[in-house]
Amino acid sequence: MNNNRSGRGKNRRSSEVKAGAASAGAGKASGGRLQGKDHGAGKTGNKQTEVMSRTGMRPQGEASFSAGYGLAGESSRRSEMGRGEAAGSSRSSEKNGSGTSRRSRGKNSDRGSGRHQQASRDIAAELGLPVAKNGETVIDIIGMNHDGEGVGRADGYTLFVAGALPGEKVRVKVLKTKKQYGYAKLLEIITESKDRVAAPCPIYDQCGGCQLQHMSYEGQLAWKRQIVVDNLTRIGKLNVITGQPDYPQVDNSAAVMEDTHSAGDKPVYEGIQVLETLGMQEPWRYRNKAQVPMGEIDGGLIGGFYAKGSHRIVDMERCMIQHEHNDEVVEQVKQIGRSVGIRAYNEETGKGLLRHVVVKKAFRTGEIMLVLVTNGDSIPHVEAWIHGIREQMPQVTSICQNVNTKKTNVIFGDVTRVLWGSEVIYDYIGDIKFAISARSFYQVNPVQTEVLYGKTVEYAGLTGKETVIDAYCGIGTISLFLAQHAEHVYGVEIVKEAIEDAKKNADLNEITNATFEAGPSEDVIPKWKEQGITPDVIVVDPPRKGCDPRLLDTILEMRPERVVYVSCNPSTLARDLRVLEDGGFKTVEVTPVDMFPHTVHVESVAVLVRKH
Ligand SMILES: C[S@@+](CC[C@H](N)C(=O)[O-])C[C@H]1O[C@@H](n2cnc3c(N)ncnc32)[C@H](O)[C@@H]1O
Repeated sequence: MNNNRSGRGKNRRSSEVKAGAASAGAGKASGGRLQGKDHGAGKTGNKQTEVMSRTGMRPQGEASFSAGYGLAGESSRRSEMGRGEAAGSSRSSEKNGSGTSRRSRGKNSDRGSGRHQQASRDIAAELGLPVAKNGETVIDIIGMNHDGEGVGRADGYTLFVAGALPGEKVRVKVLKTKKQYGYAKLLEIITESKDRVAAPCPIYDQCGGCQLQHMSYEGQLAWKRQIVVDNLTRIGKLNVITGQPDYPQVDNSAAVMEDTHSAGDKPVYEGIQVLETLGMQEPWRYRNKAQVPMGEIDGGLIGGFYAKGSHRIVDMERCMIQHEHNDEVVEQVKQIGRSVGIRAYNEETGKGLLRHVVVKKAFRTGEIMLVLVTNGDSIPHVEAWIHGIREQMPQVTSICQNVNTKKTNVIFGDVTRVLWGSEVIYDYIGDIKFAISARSFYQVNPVQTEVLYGKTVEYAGLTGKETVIDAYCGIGTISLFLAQHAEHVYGVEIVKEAIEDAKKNADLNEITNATFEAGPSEDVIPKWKEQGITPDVIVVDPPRKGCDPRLLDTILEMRPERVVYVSCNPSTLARDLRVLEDGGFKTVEVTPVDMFPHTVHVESVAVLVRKH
């Protein structure tokens, strides 16, 4: 663990101040740590046209409240709205009484729905809202919620605006109003964020797989760190060191001050260090797995993604976050399928054969597995398919079929058979070799997985003598990493098949100091406690809902020296850290790791030590 706080230097602190400013309204976040240069696309040319097309194609979703503005928590949002704080420029914008901009009034009347407009305004007035549906207004974007939508205020009323970035002044049209918040469409960017870039992907507007391509990669990293900070302070009520000691941030200055003591002339702030997000040197083409739904246009096979908000399949040739080889294999499958007249599965009729094409690429060994998910056993012209794929893509070492005849959105069925080649492909994370089968879970960003696990091992602070428990261990990836540095590792996971894989992977690597058990962590770990297992370190990597309360109780009872918490959801991380803090642990450091560039997913790893 890096305890050298004083040595982290001014640069880091000043970037923290900048990042802090993002949520406070300046939105000029920067300073996420790139492990190399910024590969974000160049600045946009015609912003307005781009934005119009973009928002026109992206229906507004219901934003969940849990992460607020990149400022966390429903209660915090409520209280902020309760203050009726008008952080935006809407007050100074050209408004009439209804919150509709003067500039837009003529436009609205063009739409010929004067009576509806009046009705909307009447409803808004009755509810005391400063904006009405279909009204236009100018607002400042003061943050970004966890769906990647800009958050603005119109006279204290919160509006979510897809495509808008923190720090921008924008003209919007109100699409939907609720009592406490509404949704608006971005019409024009009046003042542009320095983080705005032109999304390089030509299908970004339609696809929905990425949400942040219109933001520089540096900006994304800073935003992800800020999401973690906001959750820790607002949900976890934790002291996060956000600024330089001389200039504590307004947000939690009271908390920081409480925890301050003097070291000579200089004040020393004790609290949690949230390090800069560990980003990718090359944040494109990072996914090792493609799962492509198949459809038809004019009887010809297509495959790509579901258009946003529908089950209509849009054909796609290239995905910029997918490994090129995966794109190529899918393209070959489509071409051969078309030439031999294969029909795609139709969800409505339940007819047709090919449902999904799944491709897995082992980055380190180069091996590729192709899985054809079919609605039925027999594949016409299967030999032509195998021959064509092998000829075009010699890196393919495994071709499998998975049969799924159920009317379901679940991709895989129960039966998998090998059509040609090997049953598994092999890949490495660090020095550990993994066998990956058609159904087995494997992290999709292998480069960043190594970064995440490396941080986890660093935080575990192992010397080789420790007993470690790895809760929610999946196929034992973290456990096997830890086993190289510990005396013994116990891994527990609820999915039986994953535990089978974990055992096989331990054998494959001749790792004999790891024990795996299937079952709920909250049941198995108390049982281990009864059996006298006393861990020095407990690692948890729960799903989005966080740790089961019974597991947290057991951790408090077992009193390990350290807890390392790997999290894919900052709000449940913050909630659980609060429980552990109240039970006698101290959170020391948190590092966000960017596992999914250009998406809103925020992964982080935290280390806690037991208070003596
Ligand atoms: C975020 S994944 C972590 C997997 C693994 N640590 C890795 O890095 O690949 C969470 C895992 O927890 C498992 N899980 C969910 N609920 C569980 C429970 N109550 N007890 C044990 N495992 C559980 C899931 O099946 C999943 O494999």
